[in-house]
Amino acid sequence: MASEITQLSAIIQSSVQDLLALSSTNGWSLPELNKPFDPATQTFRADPDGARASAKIIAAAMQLATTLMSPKQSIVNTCVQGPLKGAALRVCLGSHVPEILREAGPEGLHVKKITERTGSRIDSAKKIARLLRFLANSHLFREVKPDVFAHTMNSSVLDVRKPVDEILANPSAKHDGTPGFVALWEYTLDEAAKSSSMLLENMTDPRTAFSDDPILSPHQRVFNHNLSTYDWYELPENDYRRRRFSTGQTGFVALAGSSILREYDWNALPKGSVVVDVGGGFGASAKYIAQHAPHLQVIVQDKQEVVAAGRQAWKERDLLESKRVVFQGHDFFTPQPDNKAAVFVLKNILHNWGDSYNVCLLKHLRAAATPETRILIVGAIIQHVCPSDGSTSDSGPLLPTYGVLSQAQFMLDIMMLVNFNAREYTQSALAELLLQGGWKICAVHERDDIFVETTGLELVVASPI
Ligand SMILES: C[S@@+](CC[C@H](N)C(=O)[O-])C[C@H]1O[C@@H](n2cnc3c(N)ncnc32)[C@H](O)[C@@H]1O
Repeated sequence: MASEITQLSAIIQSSVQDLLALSSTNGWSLPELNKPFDPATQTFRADPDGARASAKIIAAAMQLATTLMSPKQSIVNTCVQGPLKGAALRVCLGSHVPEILREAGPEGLHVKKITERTGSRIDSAKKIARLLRFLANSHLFREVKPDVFAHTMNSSVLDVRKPVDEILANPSAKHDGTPGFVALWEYTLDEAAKSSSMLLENMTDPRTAFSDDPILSPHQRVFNHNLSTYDWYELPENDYRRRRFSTGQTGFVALAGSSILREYDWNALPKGSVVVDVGGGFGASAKYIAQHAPHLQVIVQDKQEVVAAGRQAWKERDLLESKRVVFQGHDFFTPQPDNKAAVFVLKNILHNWGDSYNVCLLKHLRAAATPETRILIVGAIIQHVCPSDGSTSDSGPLLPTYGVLSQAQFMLDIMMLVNFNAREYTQSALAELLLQGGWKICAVHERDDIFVETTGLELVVASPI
């Protein structure tokens, strides 16, 4: 039996050859770390074979490096340095270094000039140099000459792509109208990082340890308030954070997409059947369903203020006029209106609430259901980091989750814990929750390909018990 190091190195070698052969056949150009991000170098990710080969290289190379590092190096690299590195990046984002370096071009900029351009928010070029050097050692920015920094492929993606002067003139609007990824990362480095620093205290204080009350999460402890996180955003002093969170959510919804809804057989529903998108936000799923199944009526339920804004922003006015799409104000912790729903959609809802809240919501849906009603739960399903049936893995020496490739789901789960006292569910935990609410799982549609880079949503269908 070959050693683990030999097996990992064989996976890397054969997958590199596969990737190079595919790129030469298909004419792909591959990424270069020291150049700004170029979407043309990412074509291989959209091809299932290219994505699979690169995923195997990444998982095996990370595992090989982890095997060969000393345990101390590995612990520092994977975890211990995280808060400090996150803090370094947060300063760079908060002082617009990615945008300043884009305007400076490939030659880069001396830290003194970077500091001048930050609008004097950062008082010391020497401090900025130390932060950038820390990040450059992980290929996030590069030091082209002593104290002169430029972008790498990865750091260039941190740029919101607005002129620096525009950002400095109206910093609160920095993320407005952007795709939302930078907003999401900055939110994580700020609110989630600060909240996570108090997780141990929250989990050991008897006042909070056994509660799933959303106003007893680490977020309230750290930011010293007793409001739900959503209500806290409405305070005038949180204007920037509210706008950033809202843009970040748009980015998350775009990343997670509605396409998994195609797995459900909408055409099997009789004409005129009603689909209720519970907590449907601005109607992204409703739009998908209305366009793919014109014989159905879709009701988007959310809080009054959200549906009012969603109705106003909705572009396909004919769908509203014909009532094929209806916005309905409704609090999902109260009894359901009599909509005679054939299907309830719960997309990215259960992960915002603790179990007792979700059971309450599910019971209200159960009370309004007929025996034929189904719930579609769309969200991340957390994998166990071992083969699902407890047998040996068919991924060889690699983790069945492919390690770093599936990291986002675990991060999201802990983010829900620290910010909302909530969770992402494993399939068995979800089955248990549904049972308490009067439902059982009748089908699970996993996302097509774990190698394709998305946050990864699954579709679970539940029927009444
Ligand atoms: C994470 S978003 C998901 C939105 C949408 N389902 C999607 O996937 O794009 C959660 C939604 O739940 C809504 N929400 C929160 N509390 C609610 C309540 N008590 N009743 C109805 N909707 C609520 C929020 O306004 C928000 O639109």
